[in-house]
Order: sequence, then C-alpha cells, then structure tokens
Amino acid sequence: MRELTQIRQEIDEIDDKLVKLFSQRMKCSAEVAENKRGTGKAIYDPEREKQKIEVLTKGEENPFMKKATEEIFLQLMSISRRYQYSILSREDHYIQKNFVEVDHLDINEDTKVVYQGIPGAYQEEAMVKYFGEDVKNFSVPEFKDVVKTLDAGEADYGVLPIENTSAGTVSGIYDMILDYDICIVGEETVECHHVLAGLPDSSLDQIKKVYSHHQGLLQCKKFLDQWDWDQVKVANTAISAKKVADDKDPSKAAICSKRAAKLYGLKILQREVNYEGNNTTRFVIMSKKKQYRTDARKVSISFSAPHEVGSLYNILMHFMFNDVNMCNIESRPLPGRQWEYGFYIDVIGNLNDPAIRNALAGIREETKDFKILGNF
Ligand SMILES: C=C(O[C@@H]1C=C(C(=O)O)C=C[C@H]1O)C(=O)O
Repeated sequence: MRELTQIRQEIDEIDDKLVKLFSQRMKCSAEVAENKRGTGKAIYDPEREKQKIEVLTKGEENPFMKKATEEIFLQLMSISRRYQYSILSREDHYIQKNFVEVDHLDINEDTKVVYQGIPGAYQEEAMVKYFGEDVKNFSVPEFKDVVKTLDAGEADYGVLPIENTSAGTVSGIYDMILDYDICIVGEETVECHHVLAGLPDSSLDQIKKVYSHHQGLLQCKKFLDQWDWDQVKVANTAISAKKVADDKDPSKAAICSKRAAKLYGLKILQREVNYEGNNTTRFVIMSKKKQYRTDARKVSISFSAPHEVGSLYNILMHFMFNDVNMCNIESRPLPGRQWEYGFYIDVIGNLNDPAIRNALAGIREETKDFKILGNF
C-alpha cells in the first residue's frame, strides 16, 4: 500500500491539471457566449447538455461513478452557463424594457387607493399607514376586485394582505397577482391585535356564534378551541364587526380589530385573542405602472420549475453564485398540472444591481412562466 503523502501527491498533481483544464473549458465557454451574442442563440441548450452526459457516462460500469460523473458535469455546465449569463446580462435589456426606475412613487393629492373590505378592515389600516390619513380611497368587496380595479385603471394603487406571522400565506393572493399585469411597488406591516367584540349588552357567556375572516379565525384558534361556538367565515374582519352590529343578536360576536369594534359600536368582550403576541400581517402595495424605487430592497419573482431531479436546486444556485440572499419561498400547485408547482421567491436587492440582473437573467432562461412581481 502506498503512503498517504504519496497518494496525496498524486491527487495534487491531478487537481493541478483539473484546475488548468477547468480554466481552459471556461475560456471556451466565454467564447461560446460571444458566439451566441452574434447568433442570438439561447445560453441554455438542454439537448446538448443531455447528449454530453450520455456520451461521458456511457463507458462507466460502476453505478456510483456513473452518477458521480453525471453530477460533476451537470455542475460544470451549470457554472459554464452562469459565466455566460455574467458576460451577456450586461446587454440584457429585459428589466429596462419592463420596469421604470423612479426616485420615489408618484403619490399626490389626486392619488386614489383601493382596498378590500369596509372601513375598519386591517387593509384600511395598512393603507393609512403607507399613504397617510388623507389619501383618497375606496373599498371593494373581494380581494380579486382590488386587482381588477387596478387593471381597469380605476385606482392608482391597491392594498392586499400577503402573509401573516401566525397563519402563513394568505391563500390565492399570489395567484391573483399573476393573472393580471400589475406589480408590487411597496409593502407595509400591521400588528393585528384581534379582539372578540359583541353588542354593548352582550357578555362572553352569551356567545354562540363567532364571525371573522378565515385568517382571523386561524390566528385565534387557541382561544376559539376553548369554546363550543359556531365559527362563520366572512370576507373581512371589519365585515364581521358590521354584521354583529347589524344583526343585533347578543349571542353573536366578531373577531376584529379594536378600531373596527369601535367604529361599529361594539363592546370588547375579550382583548388579545390572537395566540401569537406580535401577530403581524404583511400587505403589498400594488400598481399597474411597472416601476421600482432606486432604494427598493426586495425583489419578488415567480416561475415554474420542470418536474426533474435537481431543477429547483439548479435555479436557486443562481442566487448563491451571485451572492444574492433569499428571504422567502412559497410554492403553489399549478392549475391543471397535477403535482407540479409554481414558486414565489423574495430576495434582497434592487433591479438596478448587476448581481440581481445576472441571477434573474439565468433564472428567466432556465424556468417557465418567469415573472418579476415587483421590487419594493
Ligand atoms: C457551452 C455551451 O453553453 C451551455 C453550456 C454547456 C457546457 O458547458 O458544456 C453546454 C450547453 C449549454 O447549455 C454550449 O452551448 O455549448
């Protein structure tokens, strides 16, 4: 048996050759990029990569080595592609064509904002926090109506809830944003301290039925589990407060904000019924104008990944390679494509940053249904 130092000496010599060969291969890759610039051919050529793997692994009998060779060459080709994106993305005008960079959002005395629900809704609170008390605004009954209103150009901005610290993603909002040509231009958070509110002459022991938005019921699950009340979902927490006030039935209560309880003349039967102390909802500010602020710090994208081993891993490598930090990932079932998923990802950065442009250029080419949802 050879001495360890002797074996390591051979490994060092092999690695030395590998590094030189790798560098030589990457120079070829850069030349391919120049060639593709001239011909307009896509950087990613999956057919060529498939053929290469077949040829390179054909003679290998050992299953471990066959898999290992495949893995190392897939990785090599992925690095080679990223190198080409870094060369060509400087000339990629996708972002300039689709988005306008602005110093600040256009918000003035004529700006009109739409939110879902009725006065007293948390959406209204988010709107006031973002745009100020005096902003012109109106509300619509359903989340979908916010998106439709923006699309029809009947409002400048719209407010939609996107996720909550205790109940997670607000289902369906991402899908709605995708269905329309609108983008996220801002975000706002509101601490949701829910109360249980009833008629002024009601008390906790009289309650039989409780109304709230689905999220409100979820966020107060631990409190509600202690009681044998019927739970009824309505479109909005403020609507639940209005319903209890309108029905004038002391056995009914609402889970809503303190603000909504006060607005509809209800008595607070119990405070802080949400189980997480700092229960917070994140809202997005939507606009039909495709714009991003120079100081925006979060980019949101969506895409669908091919149903193949390692496909999401390869896509996420674009972020790692460009030193881009990911802060959120969500997956949603793709309509009509059973067990296939679309992904929504938030990363830290601005669309004017070369690293972000590089990463997005690669992801755009290697995924389906790619969309930049916004930079905010
Ligand atoms: C280098 C090329 O670009 C990409 C990278 C490949 C590689 O590194 O071998 C192969 C195919 C392409 O996806 C090429 O098209 O030949």
